[in-house]
Amino acid sequence: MIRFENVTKKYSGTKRPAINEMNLEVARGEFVFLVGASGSGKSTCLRLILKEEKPSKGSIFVLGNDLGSISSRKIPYFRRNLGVVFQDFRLLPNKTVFENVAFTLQVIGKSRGYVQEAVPDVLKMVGLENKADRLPHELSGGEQQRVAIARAVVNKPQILLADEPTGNLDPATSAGIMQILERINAGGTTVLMATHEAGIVDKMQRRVIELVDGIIVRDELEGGYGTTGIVPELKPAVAKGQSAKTAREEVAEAAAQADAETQAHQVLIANPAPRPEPAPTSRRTLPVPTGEVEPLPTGATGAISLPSSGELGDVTDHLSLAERLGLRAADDQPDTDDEQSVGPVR
Ligand SMILES: Nc1ncnc2c1ncn2[C@@H]1O[C@H](COP(=O)(O)OP(=O)(O)OP(=O)(O)O)[C@@H](O)[C@H]1O
Repeated sequence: MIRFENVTKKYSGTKRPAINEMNLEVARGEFVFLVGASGSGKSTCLRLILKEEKPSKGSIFVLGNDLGSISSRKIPYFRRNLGVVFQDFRLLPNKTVFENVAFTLQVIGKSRGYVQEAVPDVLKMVGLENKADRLPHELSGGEQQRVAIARAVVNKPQILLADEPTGNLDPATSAGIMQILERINAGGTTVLMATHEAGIVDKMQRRVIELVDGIIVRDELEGGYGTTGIVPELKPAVAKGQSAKTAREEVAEAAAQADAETQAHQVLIANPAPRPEPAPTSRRTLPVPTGEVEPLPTGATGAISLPSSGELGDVTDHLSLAERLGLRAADDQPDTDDEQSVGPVR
């Protein structure tokens, strides 16, 4: 469903790559946490999947499409199969909850009848059926994020990308958001979530991919937040306690060997016995199911896809809102007007 083949991404003007020779495969229906220190490349990874960034080297395949050969005009159609949720919600401030969610469907030309049916359904799924008429500023942070999730999944995307979706929320609210994401995943949507929240990752025990400087240092099918990036394991694929024990034994063995050699040659050793070379940091490549990737259906529709942080109101100022949301190519004819009322029947 998602495949990275030797992908390197180096931003211009930077010394080291943000993503370095990455190989990755995510199968349909997986729930994957991307973890790692700030700057380790998590967001870059998500932006590459969205084709918001191009790799400097290597190939990326998403839903059967080689992203290197998708034309600019097709990108909005490609993105309709991907839902995106961000830490800062990115709701339209002057639109109600209903209208924020309906907007996704509206710009891809869904009928009013479809909108009237689909939006209440998804608002119910995120527990906001009673707040359809509220404006974003009348909601709590957790509620705003639920609207953002509803907007991202209202069109049933095959993949949901979430970039620190609980980063601005308290633990109890975050737990509610995670329940919603789990439910969405249980419905068949593949979820990739970048996060710093150790508690959430530890609790959910899903696949965890840990990045250090753009390199995958750990890929566990049912993992916790972990610390391999901070404290390298001495032996790969060995339990930590066992690694430490093995290392101690190796040190003792090396010391004994050095002593023996010293005695044999009757040479005074000025320095202590050398420590064994530490093994490289654990890196495990998983036998990921090779589920068939499905080509993008013609005229496929899907959830909203927003530009990366800072882009709104920046270089894309000249584009309409729908274009900025990645829902329509710049030269497409509009399906509907941005401001058309799509609110609930009152
Ligand atoms: N647009 C950009 N131009 C130049 N360098 C960038 C750009 N975006 C990211 N980087 C650099 O790429 C590296 C990876 O950044 P990225 O945002 O992917 O990390 P991250 O793991 O998501 O970090 P965080 O947890 O803080 O969000 C960092 O060194 C960052 O400074």
